[in-house]
Amino acid sequence: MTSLNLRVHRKNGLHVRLAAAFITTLKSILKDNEVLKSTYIVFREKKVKVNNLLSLVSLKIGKGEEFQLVFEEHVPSHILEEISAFFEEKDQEDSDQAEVDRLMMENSITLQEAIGGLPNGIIVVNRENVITYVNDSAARLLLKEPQELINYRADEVIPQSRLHAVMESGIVEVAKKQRINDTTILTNRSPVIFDGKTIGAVAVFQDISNLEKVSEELKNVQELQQRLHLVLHSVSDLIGLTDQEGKFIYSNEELKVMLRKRKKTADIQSIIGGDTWLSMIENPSPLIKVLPVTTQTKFITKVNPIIINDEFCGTVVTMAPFDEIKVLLQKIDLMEQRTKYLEFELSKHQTLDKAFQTIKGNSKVLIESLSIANKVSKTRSTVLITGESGTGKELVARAIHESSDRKAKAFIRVNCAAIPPNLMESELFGHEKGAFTGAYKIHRGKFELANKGTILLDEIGDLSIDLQAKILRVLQEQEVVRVGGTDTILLDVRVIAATNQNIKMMVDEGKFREDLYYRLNVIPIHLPPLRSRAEDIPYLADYFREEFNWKLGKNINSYEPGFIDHLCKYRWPGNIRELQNVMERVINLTDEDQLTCKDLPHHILYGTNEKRNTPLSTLDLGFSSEILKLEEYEKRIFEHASQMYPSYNQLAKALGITHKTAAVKIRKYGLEHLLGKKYQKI
Ligand SMILES: Nc1ncnc2c1ncn2[C@@H]1O[C@H](COP(=O)(O)OP(=O)(O)OP(=O)(O)O)[C@@H](O)[C@H]1O
Repeated sequence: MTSLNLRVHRKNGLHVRLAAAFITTLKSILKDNEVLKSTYIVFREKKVKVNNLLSLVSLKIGKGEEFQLVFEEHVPSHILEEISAFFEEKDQEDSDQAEVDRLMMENSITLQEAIGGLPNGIIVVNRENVITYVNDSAARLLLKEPQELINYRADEVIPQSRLHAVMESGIVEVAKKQRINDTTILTNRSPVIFDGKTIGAVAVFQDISNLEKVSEELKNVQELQQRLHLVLHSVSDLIGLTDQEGKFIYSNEELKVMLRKRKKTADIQSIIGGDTWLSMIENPSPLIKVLPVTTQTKFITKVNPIIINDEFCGTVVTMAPFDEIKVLLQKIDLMEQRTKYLEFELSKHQTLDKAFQTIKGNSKVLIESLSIANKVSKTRSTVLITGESGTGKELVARAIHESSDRKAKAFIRVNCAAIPPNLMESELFGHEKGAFTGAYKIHRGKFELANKGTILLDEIGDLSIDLQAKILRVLQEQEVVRVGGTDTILLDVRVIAATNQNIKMMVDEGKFREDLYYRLNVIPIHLPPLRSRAEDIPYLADYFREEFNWKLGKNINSYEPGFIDHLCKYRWPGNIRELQNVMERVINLTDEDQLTCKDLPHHILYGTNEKRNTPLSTLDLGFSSEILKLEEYEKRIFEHASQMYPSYNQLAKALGITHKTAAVKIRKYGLEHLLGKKYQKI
């Protein structure tokens, strides 16, 4: 690198003509164009290439000021001397020449300053497509310093530069849009023609990002307006805007229709009343009122004052038909109730074991019983489950077994009312081969089968006193001897007894052994009748609706208003079993997707009195033909009656016989399968 300190002695400093002469002189002294290209002038920390006339002039080097000429390569001393000599020359111009130079300089500087300060970017290239001039705006847009652009080829430093193409074609390009460094610019390009020849090209560009933003915002506002318009026209609410006098200056279609109906002045005062309007102006605060806006309809009317710069400018009015809101509120109310219910159900399931989730209902009484059952399932204590027929005693017994550590072993249910007394002992305890006539092989009793598991002694109140004593012994000894055998079989059985009878009363009446009662009643669990927990009815109905939808391939998803009310008012003597049967029947009967009241049995629709007065469906005893044996008539009566009642208890009550006799007769005639079959039709 070589450098040379120089000083200008001319009156107008390094003016245009001197700069041009200097470049020409340098070219002839250096002879090598490449050396010229890498030669700079450094003045007041600015560095420009020496072969760019405009750049040199723009340095504004004044008379007597020193600058540095820097060569990137080594330059011999005789050349340096020649260059120094160029500037040694004193001012020999005449005063006219000096004035011309001054004017040229002034002109050139003015032009440069004017172009340099323009907000539009300007780039000039010579015929080699090398940038000879770039103003500050152009450099800013290209995110570069001017010296990073000047003397470089435009197509190398400017993305998408088309100045070379413009020079080639000679065609002016106007308002071409392009994106440079995240700004949108519009560019005009034109060739510079001198003496009929293209000597360069100029590009003028303008940043239109702000303009674009504004037009984008305008578009958004227009879209928003359209959407708002759509919303206001598609809502069923009545929406309007009033001025400060209360006159509607905007109303959506719905409001227009209503205002036409009123046939009064279209202002808000006439709707909310003059006094209310005045007090709103005086003390602007929102107003909500249910108002008889037309003769037929009341509307929930909301009037919100519009305050701009502390000044009351008008109101926003919305109105919604009161009846519709009322229906909605009722629905919300129902939903709230349902949510509460589901929350409760959830909390129940969070506290109860999974096995108890098959037992539906969330009434406090039921949950209390289930909580006891859940706790007791973890022990081996004997449980006595009491409750009317159909309240879920067997279901609970199974849940106790399922949530106990015996769940992998057998759960054996014995219906003490259904097994003939003479077979009961061998059924429970088993028998050895040859123990009695017909005992051809060893038979394992229910206790043995339930070993390590659970035995449910259902309808325990139907056990004979004799068997009660034997069961007591098994419970106490924890062992069993088969009928006709001598060996004792050790047992590990969890005993659950269930009954719909009042065992305590039976004890008092001497029909049930007191010691067995106390042995069984270690943990009593009472299942409340459905009528005492009517809040469970809607949920159980829903549960069975879904169950039978699935089983019967239906898709019933709602109830006619009043349907659930009828269910809730009914007394449900057959409890959940009866509700289950009723739901099965109505789901079977309906072909629609809604359960209707007309499908409900007569006695549920019209109450229990109706039920009593309704004759049982016709019973043909066949008196018109030959007379039959008394037993045949009895069988027909039981055949008929057993279908009408879901439990022995109710059947017995209806026929005026004991529970036991009813059970015996049903067994005798083999009618167990008919029990409660047409129960709903009573
Ligand atoms: N809480 C409940 N949730 C769902 N289903 C239930 C509920 N309670 C009872 N059920 C159903 O009702 C029917 C009768 O129940 P279960 O046999 O357990 O009653 P029970 O009290 O043992 O009757 P019974 O004394 O006549 O033998 C069954 O189909 C059972 O699944």
